[in-house]
Amino acid sequence: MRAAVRDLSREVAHAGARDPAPRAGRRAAHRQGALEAGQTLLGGGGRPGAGRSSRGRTRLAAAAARRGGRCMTMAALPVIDAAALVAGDPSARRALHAASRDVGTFRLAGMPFRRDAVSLARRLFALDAAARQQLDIARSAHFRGFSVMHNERDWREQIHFARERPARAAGQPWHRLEGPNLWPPDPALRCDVQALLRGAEDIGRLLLASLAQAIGASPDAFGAASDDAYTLLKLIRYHAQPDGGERRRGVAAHCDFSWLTLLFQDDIGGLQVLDRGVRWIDVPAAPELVVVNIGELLQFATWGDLFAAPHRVVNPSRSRERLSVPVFINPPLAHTIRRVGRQPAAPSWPDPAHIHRVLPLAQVADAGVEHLHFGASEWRRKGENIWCAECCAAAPG
Ligand SMILES: O=C(O)CCC(=O)C(=O)O
Ligand SMILES: [Fe+2]
Repeated sequence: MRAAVRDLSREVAHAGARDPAPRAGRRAAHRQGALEAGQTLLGGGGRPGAGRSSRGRTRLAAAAARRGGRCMTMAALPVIDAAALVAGDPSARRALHAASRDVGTFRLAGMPFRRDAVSLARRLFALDAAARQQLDIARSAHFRGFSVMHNERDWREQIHFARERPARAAGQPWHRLEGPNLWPPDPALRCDVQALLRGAEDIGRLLLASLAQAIGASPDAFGAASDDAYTLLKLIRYHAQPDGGERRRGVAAHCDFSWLTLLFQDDIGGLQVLDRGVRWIDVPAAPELVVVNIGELLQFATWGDLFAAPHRVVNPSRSRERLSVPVFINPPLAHTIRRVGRQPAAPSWPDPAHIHRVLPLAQVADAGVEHLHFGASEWRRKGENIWCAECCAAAPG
């Protein structure tokens, strides 16, 4: 394991992180109870027509209460101890697997650079207009740089970086996704962006290897050892809500097209995840914890055992912008994603509203679809702008 991950274990030890395993076990029981009891315990907010008969609800609520079940609250989002994962603790791996399967979102304790990520976003968005113009994504052949997104899905500004590589002369369309970044004039910013990418990749490797081991596969089943990953770093600024008007969403409900995503956020809040079709729950902004969302690629690779968490953002503030920094942990573009394990009898978790997904859920469950080429799929999403299987179905290819 690399230096950043070793540092991480020291951080966790200092932070005095608790052993997550018993906590996760209790949480899983609570969650199970809450889900089974449906709207009775959750106080509404589920799909219309999804409730059980009132006799059934009462019985299930009573059963949940007997097990100590109660409604899943924000505080119940699992917290995973990175130091225990570094140490190879099997109970931490089990907690990681349970969180990734039952919720699709968890928070990781002991990430050393959480504050740096948000302050880096602050420094980049403070660049003057001329410097920002230099970073305009329109100047990049490789989808890097600054863009203002005001469309049906996004209301925010963002800056994209990835690993610095030379552009390829010719080849597959997806080769265009790799190439040089657009860099701000201050070299310190460039160093800090690259350090953040490297550190996040170390954490990504740790999580991918731990998840693979937790499901009984080889540690490299999700390419955790790959040195050639297509890791994307996005720094985001959400506008404050306009005075008097209706609240505007920052990003609509979606899943990430990644193995998994590490998400650093400031103290404003506004991120919500969908607890398996039941209700939206707030993900509190906790300075010492980093949010991790399982992405569509792990969901595909595991036949839906690991759950790509639908999530969305509304900046709750009328006076302050919100800053966040997702790092999308991906395979190399040349990688073909193969299924791991056997096809399970996947439970169905119906969506309460439309969720933007790159892969249709039917494809995740389709035994006839054995693999997925990441570069080709990523090109379709980014290069051809087919960012949602449903919304963009009729879009020209
Ligand atoms: O800003 C956030 O908290 C989430 C951003 C996000 O989900 C995304 O860009 O994919
Ligand atoms: Fe996302």
